[in-house]
Amino acid sequence: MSQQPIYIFNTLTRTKELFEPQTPGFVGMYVCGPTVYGDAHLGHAKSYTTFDVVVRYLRYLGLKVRYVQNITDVGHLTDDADEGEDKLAKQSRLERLEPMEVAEKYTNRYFEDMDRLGLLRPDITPRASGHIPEQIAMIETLIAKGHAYEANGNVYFDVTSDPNYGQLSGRRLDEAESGTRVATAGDKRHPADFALWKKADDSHLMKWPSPWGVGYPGWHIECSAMSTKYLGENFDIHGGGLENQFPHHECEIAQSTCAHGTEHPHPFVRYWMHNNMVTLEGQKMGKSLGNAISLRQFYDGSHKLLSRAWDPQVIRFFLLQSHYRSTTDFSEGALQAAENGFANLRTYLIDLHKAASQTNKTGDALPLAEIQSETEQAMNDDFNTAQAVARLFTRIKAARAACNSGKIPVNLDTFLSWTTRFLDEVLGILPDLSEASGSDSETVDGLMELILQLRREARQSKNWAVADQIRDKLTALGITVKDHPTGSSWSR
Ligand SMILES: Nc1ncnc2c1ncn2[C@@H]1O[C@H](COP(=O)(O)OP(=O)(O)OP(=O)(O)O)[C@@H](O)[C@H]1O
Ligand SMILES: [Zn+2]
Repeated sequence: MSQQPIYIFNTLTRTKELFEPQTPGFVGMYVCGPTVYGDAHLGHAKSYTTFDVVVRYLRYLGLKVRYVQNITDVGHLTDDADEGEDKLAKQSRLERLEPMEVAEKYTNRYFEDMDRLGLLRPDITPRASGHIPEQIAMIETLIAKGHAYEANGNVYFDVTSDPNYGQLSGRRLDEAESGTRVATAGDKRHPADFALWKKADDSHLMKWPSPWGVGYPGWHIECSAMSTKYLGENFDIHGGGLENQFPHHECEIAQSTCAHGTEHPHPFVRYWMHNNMVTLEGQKMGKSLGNAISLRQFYDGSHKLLSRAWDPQVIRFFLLQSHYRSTTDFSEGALQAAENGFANLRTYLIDLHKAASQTNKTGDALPLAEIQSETEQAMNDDFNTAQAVARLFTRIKAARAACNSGKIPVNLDTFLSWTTRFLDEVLGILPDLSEASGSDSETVDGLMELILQLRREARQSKNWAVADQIRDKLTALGITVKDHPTGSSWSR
């Protein structure tokens, strides 16, 4: 286990900073979850795989991590400037479902897709719609402290009341003022003011009573309210995609610091981490941009840009081969290269396992401490998975070359046990090493079908002795045969 310092690139300061958890030994981490109105795509996979590896690595180092990732099921509008329709409401119209049905459907599908990608489930998955009272309470605090105002049933955050507004994105208010993109909409006092609560008209499906009338929360307030509820007013790491830096995270900081006060040593979040984008021909991949390839389409090869299905583990391997702060431009060629690399990794590991079962291990010892340290160093340097994977790969390849030349390292067993643990526990890319397990089980299934068929025929011709003999022999082999009115089944 590494005793070395970890450095995290903090978007807030644009530098790599020494990671010091607020409470030694414990880490609170919040990551913006998906807006559940469609299937997760490769861009989401990059974002959530990035933070999955962060959690896994910190746990590997012995830290206790509480990982909170929300589900946005209300309030995310099709337009960032507080205009447009709610993304979920729009989808519910298209699919003729209740908005909550849409949310449930895509939440379930999201987890299924991420499970296949080997992502650990968050410790808490709060839904925005399940935390309306917390959001209302926070808005009330902001109004009481003079940071928000009500106008015609809407509540807006007053950006001019926060001298630090713009600290994350580097945007200045005078720029927003002169910008033409966001005209001051109706009730807003300043074009950069953003909605905390929106008034709902009669046709609106998701709405709640509030001190300002019936309405629904703005998108940003959910993350401030839910992160505070589960991680406290100050916590260690907040993650999300780069495009969330503005407006979403800028607004989160404004809401949380203004509601809770800025006098804390580390207001709100200590380290802001942002993953870069998955692009397709240089363009951000996005549901709303219409160029998304969903994970499901990768898994079954059904998208027109794909020539075939792709193994989820290969996708994960592909994503981890670039640093999370680099863009990942998707092409099938790049995925093919990752598949080849992953297949090589598997072959090397299978060979190493075979070599490990031999008794004549007389080759030079592998420098395990050095190998561990260089791999951990890569991870300590802002979670550089690309380098960690490359270093491990080189070491595994070299160990295999030593074995092939008849010099099986004396410490091959400990080397294998650590590398497989790291690949599995931290990177989540340990290939399936059961060499012929797939075909073996297919053969057993085929043989059992044949045996049960022969037994059926024996029973049909009332040859009970043979039928019983077959069953008893199978029982002796640990296979139980059960007879039903419609046939027989087996288990072991
Ligand atoms: N192409 C991408 N590459 C990397 N991360 C992405 C990409 N697209 C979205 N993300 C990240 O995934 C997370 C969830 O995104 P969310 O579901 O809110 O996206 P969305 O805006 O609804 O959909 P989209 O961006 O696909 O139109 C966010 O942190 C977001 O930054
Ligand atoms: Zn968020």
